[in-house]
Amino acid sequence: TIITNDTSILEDSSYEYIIIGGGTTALAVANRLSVNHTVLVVERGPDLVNNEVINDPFKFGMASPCFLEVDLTPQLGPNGTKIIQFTHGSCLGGGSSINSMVGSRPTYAGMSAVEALGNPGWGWNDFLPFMQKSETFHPPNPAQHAEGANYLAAVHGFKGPVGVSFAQPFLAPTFQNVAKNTTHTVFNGAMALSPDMGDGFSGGHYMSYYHHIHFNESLQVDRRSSSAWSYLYPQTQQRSGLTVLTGHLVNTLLMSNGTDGNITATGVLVEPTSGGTSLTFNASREVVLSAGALYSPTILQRSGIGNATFLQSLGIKPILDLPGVGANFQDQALLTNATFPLSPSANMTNITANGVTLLALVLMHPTAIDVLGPNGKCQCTAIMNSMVRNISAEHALSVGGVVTAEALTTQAALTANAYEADHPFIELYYTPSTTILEVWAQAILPLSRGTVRINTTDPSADPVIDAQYFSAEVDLEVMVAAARRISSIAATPPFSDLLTPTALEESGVPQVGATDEEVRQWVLSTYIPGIHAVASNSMMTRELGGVVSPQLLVYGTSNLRIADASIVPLSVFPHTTLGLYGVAEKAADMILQVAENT
Ligand SMILES: Cc1cc2nc3c(=O)[nH]c(=O)nc-3n(C[C@H](O)[C@H](O)[C@H](O)COP(=O)(O)OP(=O)(O)OC[C@H]3O[C@@H](n4cnc5c(N)ncnc54)[C@H](O)[C@@H]3O)c2cc1C
Repeated sequence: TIITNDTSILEDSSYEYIIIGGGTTALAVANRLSVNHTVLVVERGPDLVNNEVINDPFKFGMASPCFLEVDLTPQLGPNGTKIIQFTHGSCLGGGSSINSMVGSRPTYAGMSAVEALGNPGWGWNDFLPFMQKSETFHPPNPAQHAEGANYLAAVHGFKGPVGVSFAQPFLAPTFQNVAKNTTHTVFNGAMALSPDMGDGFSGGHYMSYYHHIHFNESLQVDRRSSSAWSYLYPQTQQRSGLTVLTGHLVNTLLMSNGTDGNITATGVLVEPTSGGTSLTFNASREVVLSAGALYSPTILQRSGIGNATFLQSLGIKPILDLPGVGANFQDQALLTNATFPLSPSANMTNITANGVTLLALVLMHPTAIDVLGPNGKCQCTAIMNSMVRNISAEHALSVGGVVTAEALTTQAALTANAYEADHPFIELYYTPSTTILEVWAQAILPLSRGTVRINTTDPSADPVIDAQYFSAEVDLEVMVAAARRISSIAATPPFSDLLTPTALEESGVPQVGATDEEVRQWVLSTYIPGIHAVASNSMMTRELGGVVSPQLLVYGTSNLRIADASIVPLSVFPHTTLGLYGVAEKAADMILQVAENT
């Protein structure tokens, strides 16, 4: 494999495939295609192969040249609006090089909803083999198993490039038990210990979960299983047909009119990220757009693919009128500001494993009944109907980022169906640290829809991102319910026994008996982006505002595909990465099938 930021050493300007972006999904697609084909990957960021902040999983969250932030447009806040930042990864491996490595997969109910948006072949049973293909799962060792880590061999892969494991050593045994016993009490025993959170079955469970980490036998340490370390760097993954150009960004696509009436992508216009002369590279077979949910729509828009009226307002000649480009954007709001001081008498060593810890050790996936119902009982169908299913057309349009009211009402009905099939309603996770314990909460299936748009044709400019958190009222109510569960956890033994007596008051988290309005204000003042951006080029029917077909082809083109988080039409991947490797493997499989027949 050639990895370089120097175009002068490249012998070719023509490749069979060009992949835009060198991030999570991109490198997996590149790896599979380059076994028998020539492939060029163009990545805007650097190659940080030896950067220990990236490689050492225990350094996640620390600053590295891969870690970038962009201000969102003002979002709903406690007294109007507030400014919050969206983080993203820009280097080889993209988000997988800086993320928190929390492993979780979509559910059966979630993938049924994706399939019902006009995507045959994307249900759970069809999708599972691709997630398995990407993975080498490391079963828990006997000590981990004794602490509650478990797995079902039938749903895992054992030969793929991405190492997935429970952390070694399995951290904080005392804390594992505290989390499990507290969960049992707070949810009145309704939540079961899951045999495996990746088995596709829906919510109502909790478990110590796995990370995108693998244990490196020769170094005898945990390493981050980023996309780069899984699919690109290892000796076994070297490919003579693969060229990876870093430090260069794709400005626009090169296109021509195909004989079949569709647009043909013929290559890309590229420029050095630091500025300089533009170059063109040609693709004889396909162009694959994998610049992520924030940037893939911007490349389409600069190239004349998007809402024609909007493009004209920027002086861009529309090539394809696809109003869904940059619309339907979703992110899960996240509550992280629930940090509780540890009591000095708590056994720190057992809780924090000597201060070395990873984000979230026990993950809970309560269902709507678990969250909304006092004592685990509620009129959930009635609540779902009034909150989600009966969203009015007027309200749907006022929500903002959708192309038509029907696009949102259809997605709302599928969301309600999924909840009724016990899809997780929220995710809660316990995280220990040296002096505090944290409980985080995130919405999983938001109804709010935002937009990603360019406001200039300058390719180095950040996009204008409006996530529109809580523009659908139901999303705020879900987070209020989640915040109430955080308060209960902090007040319930054995979790509360580990805290200082005034921990809940000091934390600022609403008291157990707080009014709805008090909890709402706390949510609005403390929420941040969940950084699980999806759906800005949704895979769904063109009528609903879809951008790609189930084959991931951009509508109206014959060989321009998108493979990244932007195609996932609903936030059904509680954490995106493991599902995105499945998307990458499926995309590569579909592309190679076409190549075999031509
Ligand atoms: C801080 C953080 C924590 C997270 N934690 C978790 C977690 O714990 N678990 C989990 O599953 N997920 C997590 N995620 C989410 C997950 O990492 C992302 O959803 C995922 O990496 C997105 O993959 P992608 O392939 O769509 O895009 P990316 O991995 O973002 O790749 C896109 C690439 O395209 C490049 N690019 C952009 N524009 C251009 C251009 N014009 N030309 C060339 N290249 C371009 C970018 O530099 C980037 O490298 C987290 C994300 C972040 C940022």
